[in-house]
Amino acid sequence: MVEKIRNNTLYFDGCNTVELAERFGTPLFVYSQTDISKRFSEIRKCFIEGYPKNRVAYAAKAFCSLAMLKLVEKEGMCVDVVSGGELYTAIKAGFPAERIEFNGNNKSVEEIEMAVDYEIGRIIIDSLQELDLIEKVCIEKGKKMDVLFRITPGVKSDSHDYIVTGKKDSKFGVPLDDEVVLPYTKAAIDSEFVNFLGYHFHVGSQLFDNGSHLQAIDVILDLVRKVKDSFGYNITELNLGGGFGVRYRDEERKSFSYFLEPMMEKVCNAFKEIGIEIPAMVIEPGRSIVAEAGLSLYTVGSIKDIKGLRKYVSVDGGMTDNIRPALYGASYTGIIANKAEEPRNDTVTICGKCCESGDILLKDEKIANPEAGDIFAVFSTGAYGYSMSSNYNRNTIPGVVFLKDGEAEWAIKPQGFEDMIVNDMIPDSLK
Ligand SMILES: Cc1ncc(COP(=O)(O)O)c(C=O)c1O
Ligand SMILES: N[C@@H](CCCC[NH3+])C(=O)O
Repeated sequence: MVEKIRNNTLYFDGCNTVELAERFGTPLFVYSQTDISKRFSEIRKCFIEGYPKNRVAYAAKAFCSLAMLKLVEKEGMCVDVVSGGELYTAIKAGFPAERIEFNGNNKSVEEIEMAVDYEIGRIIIDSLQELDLIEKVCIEKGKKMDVLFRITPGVKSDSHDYIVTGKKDSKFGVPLDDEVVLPYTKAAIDSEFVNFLGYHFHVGSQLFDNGSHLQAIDVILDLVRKVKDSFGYNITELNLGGGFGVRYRDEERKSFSYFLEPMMEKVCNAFKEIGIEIPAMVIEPGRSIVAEAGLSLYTVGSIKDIKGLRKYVSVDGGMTDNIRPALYGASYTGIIANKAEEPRNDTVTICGKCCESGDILLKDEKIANPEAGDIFAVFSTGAYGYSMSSNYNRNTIPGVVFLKDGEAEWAIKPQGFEDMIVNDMIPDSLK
């Protein structure tokens, strides 16, 4: 645990969070580098040590910035990007291009050109048109690209409907019907312009049961056998996506090994039985790397006690920096950072400052007696918080500070009003 309570104050990665709020301002995201590195070490132990061909491609969508991707790079990991913007950030962070892998269900020609120009490591093809597009770009540029196909394994996962991706009715992946996936695979195997390595799946996010991953492995292994039998072709790489659940409130987080060890065992056994070399295995964890490493700090403002109904405690951020409660009904927990040891006997609803009744961060949370000026900390906001933030109501996007063993430094400066309007134009017709 990187959070500690000392002298009635919340500390995070050795830093006094109340001092952080004073020094850097609120709202503010702070990230523990120690926690992020610890997650990578956990994965390294059960997935890389003993399997030197395996790779971890951090899913940048969970939180993407120069500092974050620099840290991922220094940890020796790969990165999974899903847009030209994430790819650009990775390159600017100094990521070696061969360690960048490109996912996404509707990559534009420009994005594919960018990937080919930079000579990134892999493109994970998501649709039937994409192979043609990549081939065209490779022909034009005289290059060859390593590719995998993302398949839709047709398995159900137990998570919010918006973040389940492996079921057949999904915008992601190539459908598994033999008459679709096999000719498509053959086209890639025969292509002079791509080097077909294997398959990818991603069953969903925030999962606590390894069942859907294991079912998807069975599906993909079936495909590996069919490809061997039909075309005499040996698959050399499988990508198992991400999806490993984290603790927001009181969920019991499962270890990486709970998910990864049985998957490795299944794959190793099957490849031995098929008679081909164990493939390189890749995972794409996002949330499980950064969620618990992130903390949001807010300043308490107006407090409205509606007698017999509810006490609303407003903070200086909200759905613009954390859309997850409004979008998925996601539940978080938090404390008053400057009253960390005081009894939590007030039940309040922490709301944001947007003109939206649904702008609620925490509902009916027990906290210490709140007063204007208190610093409220929300835990586990490191994934899909900053990365999904918006300028709704023209609120500016908060800054991000990286922490390590008591030291704190800017990782992203807060957006200012001028940054926000920098691309606004007044058309001549209005002058
Ligand atoms: C293809 C792919 N890989 C990886 C991830 C990361 O998932 P998570 O953040 O749940 O680990 C996602 C998002 O769900 C995804 O769509
Ligand atoms: N944004 C989602 C996860 C998206 C998963 C991407 N495939 C969340 O906050 O939970």
